[in-house]
Amino acid sequence: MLVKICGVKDSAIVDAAVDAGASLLGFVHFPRSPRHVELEEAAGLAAHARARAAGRDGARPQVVVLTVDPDDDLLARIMTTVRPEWIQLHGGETPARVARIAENHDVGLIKAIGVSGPGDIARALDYDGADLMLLDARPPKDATRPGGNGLAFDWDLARGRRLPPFLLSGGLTPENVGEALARLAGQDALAGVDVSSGVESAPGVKSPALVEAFVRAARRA
Ligand SMILES: O=C(O)c1ccccc1NCC(=O)[C@H](O)[C@H](O)COP(=O)(O)O
Repeated sequence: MLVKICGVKDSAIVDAAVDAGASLLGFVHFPRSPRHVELEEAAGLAAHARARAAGRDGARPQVVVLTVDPDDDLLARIMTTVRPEWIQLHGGETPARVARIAENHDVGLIKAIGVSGPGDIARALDYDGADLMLLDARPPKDATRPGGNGLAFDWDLARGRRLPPFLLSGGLTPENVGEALARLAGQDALAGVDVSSGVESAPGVKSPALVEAFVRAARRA
């Protein structure tokens, strides 16, 4: 079970996530987000995470850079500056665009799609180039960002469906992640969970205690 903490902005939260046993740390590179970090900051936080994990037993968390409809130049800069294990594509990237990115870069690709009905779930099967899909709630029409809105979708939409490996995301919290995972029991494609707002005290302000509680609750479930 992968546990991804998304929107990490400072070393205290890196420490909390690493110490709690998170599998993936997400750095959001999207200037309109309250979680935005410059690539140089993300590189520093990634180095900090690797050093913190090296001093501990167990697997080290992998680094994810989240970007929205990146052009080729931005992708190249992400790869050379941060050197992440994963890039998360959280915009309107088409299956062809994702496949092209996969051909050009030696990195795992997470493709996010917004879900509000059964048809959205079916789109997950179109993305052959992605290593992991991320099923998130479709953002409201007036949203200022395509993710990180603290909204859940109907988890039952993913029950019993043929799906590629995916992370469940959108509106998860330490309190509801157990129920979400219970509802999707038997869904073999479920690879893990992802959270951002649910471990924050205010938009963009993560709480070490909530990060720890989320990882614990997800692992217990
Ligand atoms: O978090 C953001 O601010 C963000 C901005 C632009 C694109 C994507 C963004 N977040 C994507 C994530 O992976 C979030 O973890 C995911 O949407 C779940 O968010 P939440 O519902 O707040 O837990």
